[in-house]
Amino acid sequence: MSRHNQVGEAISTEIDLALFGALGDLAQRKLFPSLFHLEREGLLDPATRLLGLARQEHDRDSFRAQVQKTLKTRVKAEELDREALERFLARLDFLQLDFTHPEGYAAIHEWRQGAERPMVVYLSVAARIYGDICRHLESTGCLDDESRVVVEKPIGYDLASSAEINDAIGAVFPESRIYRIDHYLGKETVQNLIALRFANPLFGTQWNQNHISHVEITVAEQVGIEGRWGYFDDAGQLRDMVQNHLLQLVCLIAMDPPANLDADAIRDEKVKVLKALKPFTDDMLGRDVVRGQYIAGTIDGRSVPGYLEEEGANTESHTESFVAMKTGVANWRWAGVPFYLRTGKRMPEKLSQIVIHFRQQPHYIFDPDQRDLAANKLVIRLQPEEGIALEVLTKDSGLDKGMRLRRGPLHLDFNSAFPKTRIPDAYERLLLEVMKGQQYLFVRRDEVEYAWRWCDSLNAAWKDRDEPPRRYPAGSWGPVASIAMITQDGRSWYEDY
Ligand SMILES: NC(=O)C1=CN([C@@H]2O[C@H](COP(=O)(O)OP(=O)(O)OC[C@H]3O[C@@H](n4cnc5c(N)ncnc54)[C@H](OP(=O)(O)O)[C@@H]3O)[C@@H](O)[C@H]2O)C=CC1
Ligand SMILES: O=C1O[C@H](COP(=O)(O)O)[C@@H](O)[C@H](O)[C@H]1O
Repeated sequence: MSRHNQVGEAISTEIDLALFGALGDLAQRKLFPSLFHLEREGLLDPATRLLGLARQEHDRDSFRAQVQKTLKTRVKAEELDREALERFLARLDFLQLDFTHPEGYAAIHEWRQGAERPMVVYLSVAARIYGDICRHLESTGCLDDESRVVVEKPIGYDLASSAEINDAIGAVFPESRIYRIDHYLGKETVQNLIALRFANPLFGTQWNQNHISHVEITVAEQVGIEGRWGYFDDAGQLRDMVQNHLLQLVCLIAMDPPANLDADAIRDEKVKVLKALKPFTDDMLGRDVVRGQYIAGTIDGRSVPGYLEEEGANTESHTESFVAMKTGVANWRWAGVPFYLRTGKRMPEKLSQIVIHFRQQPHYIFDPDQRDLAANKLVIRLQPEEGIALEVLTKDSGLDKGMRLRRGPLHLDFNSAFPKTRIPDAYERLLLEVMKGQQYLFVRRDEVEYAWRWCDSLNAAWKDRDEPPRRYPAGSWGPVASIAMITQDGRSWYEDY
């Protein structure tokens, strides 16, 4: 079966998918439901096969039963189409394996016997064992010149550890067959950033420091640690969210137009942004960066524990669950334009949005009291309700209003504008792109490494200071210092939509 690439050319999607970590959290919560949706939408090639690998004991039937159970809880009942489910389960096979030992990999080789389609190896396991798995696959002859590997974030803990992991993967797979996931790149509205910026001349001409005063990115999560204390407490919100998702958003906002939609054309431009990010120094800490950790509070009327009371918690931990910062991209396009970023767990709502604040008119002729109102804002809502709103100023209606201004949105709500289209989960799109062998939504090694270099500068400055994070109650928008950080510049976090 063939599909199309991003410029409409036909492309085959027939693969064998070997999913390492098939019984883990990500595989069960995201990957199998996404693969099922691809099945339901007729996007899985009829010949494609799926092999689950895990160390728990299962045979093919009990694994299929486990996946069916997962789908029942993760897919809406009306979408769990019976025929699609049967087709999907029939594709599944299972192998019990300890990934870190080469014994047992011969069974993968056997599974592949005679198959002519490419094998895609998805590593849904901790990054520290990526190298072992790649080596064992190679030494047991499971790979060929078409095999691809998909790896999850975070790759490493800092630049040095990420280089080690990337070296280990790169010793087996060439960069052109490594697919590094950042699931934000698969989100519909994140993709729309590329369309919005590069298909609309209106924005193309305004997208620089002459017309934009500042940029705001908020990625607020309502969830806490969700049983992932062991992982999260080593990482913290900077490594978990900023190093990857928020920096990818910064790249898509700040990059220059790529020459075309090829993976490397896009990634070359993103790397230029990452290289131009202002590094952090000690004197910026108190002023431009705020770290926070949640204490017990209330979300949607429900009491929730503090970070240090979560399951498995270490009561001494100074790990941040919130971070806000002011940074910038030091180049001609963005000179003098602050980028304010904030992200945290246990905030009042799940909300990811980018706000582009345009500059005011050079000469203002309306009511002096309304001067602060008089600037356009472009609000790009990534989740939960995907949409784009452009705030414009019009005359307030009524005979007695004179030339008073009124602010209102030109609003594109994706769900109501395109009501018949289901907005797919990010993983559906990313899995489909891997099947097609298209890399433009995946992160190249140098992107990961420049992002780490920048985060490492901040972590080093934090380490020197050795200050505990500021507390914020669960259900609030973070420490008050994060509000002060932006108000000291005469601005505020955007709240309307
Ligand atoms: N979960 C999430 O929401 C997200 C996860 N990620 C990334 O995805 C990857 C997977 O994460 P997640 O699913 O949460 O992790 P889990 O620990 O839930 O899943 C990993 C699975 O791999 C198995 N495994 C680990 N080591 C071995 C081994 N030596 N041999 C055989 N099986 C092994 C584990 O088995 P066992 O249970 O027996 O230990 C487990 O089932 C990680 O890289 C993570 O950083 C990225 C973004 C979000
Ligand atoms: O990668 C991760 O992302 C999730 C947030 O993803 P979203 O799609 O729900 O916005 C985050 O909760 C998790 O800690 C992190 O590892």
